[in-house]
Formats: sequence, structure tokens, C-alpha cells
Amino acid sequence: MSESAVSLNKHEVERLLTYDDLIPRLESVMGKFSKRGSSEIIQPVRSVVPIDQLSVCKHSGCAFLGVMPAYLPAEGILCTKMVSFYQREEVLLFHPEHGHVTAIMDGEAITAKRTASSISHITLSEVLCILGSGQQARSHYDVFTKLFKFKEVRVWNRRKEMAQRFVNDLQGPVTVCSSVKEAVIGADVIVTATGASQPILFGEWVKPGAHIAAVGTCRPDWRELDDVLMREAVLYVDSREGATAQSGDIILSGAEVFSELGEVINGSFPAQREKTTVFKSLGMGIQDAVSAKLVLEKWNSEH
Ligand SMILES: NC(=O)C1=CN([C@@H]2O[C@H](COP(=O)(O)OP(=O)(O)OC[C@H]3O[C@@H](n4cnc5c(N)ncnc54)[C@H](O)[C@@H]3O)[C@@H](O)[C@H]2O)C=CC1
Ligand SMILES: O=C(O)C1=NCCCC1
Repeated sequence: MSESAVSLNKHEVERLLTYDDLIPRLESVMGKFSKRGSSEIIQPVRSVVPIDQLSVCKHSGCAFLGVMPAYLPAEGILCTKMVSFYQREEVLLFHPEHGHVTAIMDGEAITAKRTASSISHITLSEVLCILGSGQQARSHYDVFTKLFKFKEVRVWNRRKEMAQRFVNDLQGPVTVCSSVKEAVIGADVIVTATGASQPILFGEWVKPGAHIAAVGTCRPDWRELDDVLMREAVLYVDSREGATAQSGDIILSGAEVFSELGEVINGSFPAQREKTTVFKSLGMGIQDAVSAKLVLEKWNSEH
């Protein structure tokens, strides 16, 4: 007899999922994932159905239905995230033995927090630059400024008033920049978290030795970064299979992947912090799965 599923909204998920719990959990699962061949972690590449009919999507080509399953038998986790039109997201946890749904939770807070928590490539730095001012921009601002003391933070958005609104919501000082170039010149850490489909960040503007967290553009024909940057930087990804199948920045530039972040975490590849590095993240089902498990455990401990 299955119990009824727990249903958690965005506010609840946000409250229950803390970065202090999440970051070590994500590092551990990404390190294990990158060892491959382990029956401990089963995660196919995200399945994507593009929705490009104008009658369905006002912005042709922007919408898709994505399914991100993951199975971690040793941890009793069977999970899938569904990313639907306009990035509405739900995460479902299943009972791994009986198959019924044990929890349905809002996926937005999980996606925002787990994506921003891949911080192994970031080092002590002075200037942080964020391109974009949406959810991912905000979660990256929160984690990066929580973990590192920047002397200066800059933000750029294609609509300046949105960047200003983003800044008005924050406690610390942030400069709103009028152009990408102005925002990135001299920056040590650059987060690209936009919905751009053409390059907005050009290698010629990037300070040698800078670290780029390239979060946006998750389709094979979309770009945020130009060829110069993609080919000259040392390139890290979350999953080689996902990145080489779905990242336009990688496919269209022909850039070579140096290693997965998990391979840096588990010590098989170096971080090369002295060089210019790009971490191209596409997002992984295992990140959602361990996040959802943490949320459910916290909720269970309160009830
Ligand atoms: N790597 C990962 O795991 C994840 C990646 N993403 C991607 O990150 C990006 C941002 O996602 P959210 O913050 O959730 O979205 P959002 O809708 O909250 O914010 C999107 C931001 O991109 C800007 N933007 C949209 N079109 C643009 C364009 N053509 N040129 C420049 N800026 C543009 C908007 O002004 C806004 O600041 C998206 O590309 C999304 O697909 C989202 C979730 C997870
Ligand atoms: O990992 C995710 O979740 C997503 N990645 C790319 C864009 C949509 C959501």
C-alpha cells in the first residue's frame, strides 16, 4: 500500500534546501559520476523535445520539454525532473522498490541552487561579473558572494532596468554595467546566465586567468561564448556526454573538453586555476536527485 506523495512548493523547497547541505553532497555525487562504470549512478543524457511551433511558443525555438531521470540505488534515490515550456520545473521522487511517487516538488528552487553550487573551479578573486539577471544570475550571486569575498561585483542585462531591479533586491554593492564589454573587462570570475542564442561574451575582452561559469544556452545551436574564448580556454564540463550532445558553445566552436568537474573533484584531472578556464554546465539529473532527497529528508525530520 503506497502512502500519498508529499507535495512541496517553491517556498518550502527554498527553505529546506541549504547551500551548506547541498554543496558537499553535489561534490560527492559529481565525483562519483565522473568515475563512470559504477552501478551506483545511472543517469542518461537529458531527453529533449523542442517546441518550436509559434502557436505554442511566442518565442519560436525557446521552449522544450526535457526529462532528466537519475537512479542512485545505494542511496535509495529514483528521481526525474521534468523541465517544460518556459522552464517550469517539477522534481518527482519515486520509491525505488515499489515505484510509486513519494514526493513532488517545485523544481525551480532546486535548479537554481544546485546549478550555482558547482563551485570547485572558483578560487580567491577580486571582481565578479554576472551576465543576465534572472534566477540563475541570482543564485550564482548568492553562492559566490557567500563563499568568496569579492571587492567588486558587476551585473549586465540586455535590458538595463532589469539589471537595476536585480541590484535593488540585493544587500551588497553591485555596479550595473551598460555593455557586456564594460562588465567583463578585468573581471576574475564571469557568470554567463542568459537566454542568448548568439555569442555575447568574446574572448578578446576576457582577462587571462579568468574563470567563466557558462550556465546559459543549453541547446546544440545556441551560443553564449565566442570561438576564441571556447578554443583558448581550458574547458571543463559537468558531463562529457551531455555537453558534447547539447552545448552549442562546444559543438559549434569545435572546442575540446579538458575534463569533467567531477574528475577535478575526484583528483583525476587538475583545476588549472592559473589559466583561463570555462566551466560549461548543462545541468544533470543527479544534481536534482540528491537535492530532492535532501529536501525530503529535511521535511521528514520536521514531520
Ligand atoms: N546549466 C544549467 O544547469 C542550467 C541552465 N539554465 C539556463 O540558464 C539560462 C538562464 O536561466 P534562468 O536564470 O533560469 O532564466 P531567467 O528567465 O530567469 O533569466 C534569463 C536571463 O537571460 C536574459 N536574456 C534572455 N534572452 C537573452 C538574449 N537573447 N541575450 C541576452 N540576454 C538574454 C534575460 O534578460 C534574463 O536576464 C537559460 O539559458 C537557461 O536555459 C537554466 C537552468 C539550469
Ligand atoms: O539542468 C536543467 O535543469 C536545465 N538545464 C538547461 C536549461 C533548462 C533546465
